[in-house]
Amino acid sequence: MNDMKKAERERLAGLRSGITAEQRAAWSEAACVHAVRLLEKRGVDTLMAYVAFRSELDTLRLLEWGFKNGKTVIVPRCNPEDRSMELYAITGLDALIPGAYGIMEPNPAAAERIELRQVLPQAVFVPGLAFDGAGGRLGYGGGYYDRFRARVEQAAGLLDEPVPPWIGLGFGMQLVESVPMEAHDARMDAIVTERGILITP
Ligand SMILES: Nc1nc2c(c(=O)[nH]1)N(C=O)[C@@H](CNc1ccc(C(=O)N[C@@H](CCC(=O)O)C(=O)O)cc1)CN2
Ligand SMILES: Nc1ncnc2c1ncn2[C@@H]1O[C@H](COP(=O)(O)OP(=O)(O)OP(=O)(O)O)[C@@H](O)[C@H]1O
Repeated sequence: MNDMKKAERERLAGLRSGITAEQRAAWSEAACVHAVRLLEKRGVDTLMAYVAFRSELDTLRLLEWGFKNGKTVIVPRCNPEDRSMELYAITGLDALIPGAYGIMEPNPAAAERIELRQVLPQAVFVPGLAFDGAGGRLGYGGGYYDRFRARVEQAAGLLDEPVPPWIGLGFGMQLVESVPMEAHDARMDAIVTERGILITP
């Protein structure tokens, strides 16, 4: 299984890094428009999103929509020691600094720490190398979002709130026939690409 995942990671990372900067910008903007439409339809006012690194789909337009419309925009900060993520609310991109793996992450000195048992995001945008039609996802292999999912489920139970939708965000070319999945892998409830919104079964 690990070899299968590793080979798929390399293949998809290669494919994604082949997208030109112009194409990436256009597809990212189109996908963010679909993502905003989904949030507006659901009346979301607290969202969590990643900040793109390497050749990931750029969430800039989504974050900006949140800032402009008074949404609580939550961005994770990862801790490689235990592969956990801490959450921070930010009100602008100036609160970001390079963190682990070179990912732009909230500067703890410039952002507000969010505890899940106080504020649960109403939608979680998840990065990935590949997704499939059944909500399968292939990440970089840290297990960050799978571990985080367990914490969200626990907090949702405590707060008596629904578990927020897990929304994969990626390019259409990252949609594959089938992603190798294991029992601990959290499934996406929806996948958003430049082509539109795919609600998974
Ligand atoms: N923008 C963004 N933020 C994110 C994620 C993400 O995928 N995208 N993550 C999603 O979980 C977490 C970070 N996960 C990461 C896991 C591994 C590597 C990494 O560099 N891995 C090496 C291979 C390591 C090895 O196998 O030895 C590599 O890819 O070269 C980077 C980030 C949290 N934040
Ligand atoms: N809930 C969890 N608790 C503890 N360990 C976990 C959990 N979920 C996954 N792991 C471990 O994390 C490692 C990586 O998992 P996996 O290959 O599914 O990562 P990924 O989903 O591709 O990564 P990421 O979410 O960081 O992009 C595996 O060794 C797995 O056992």
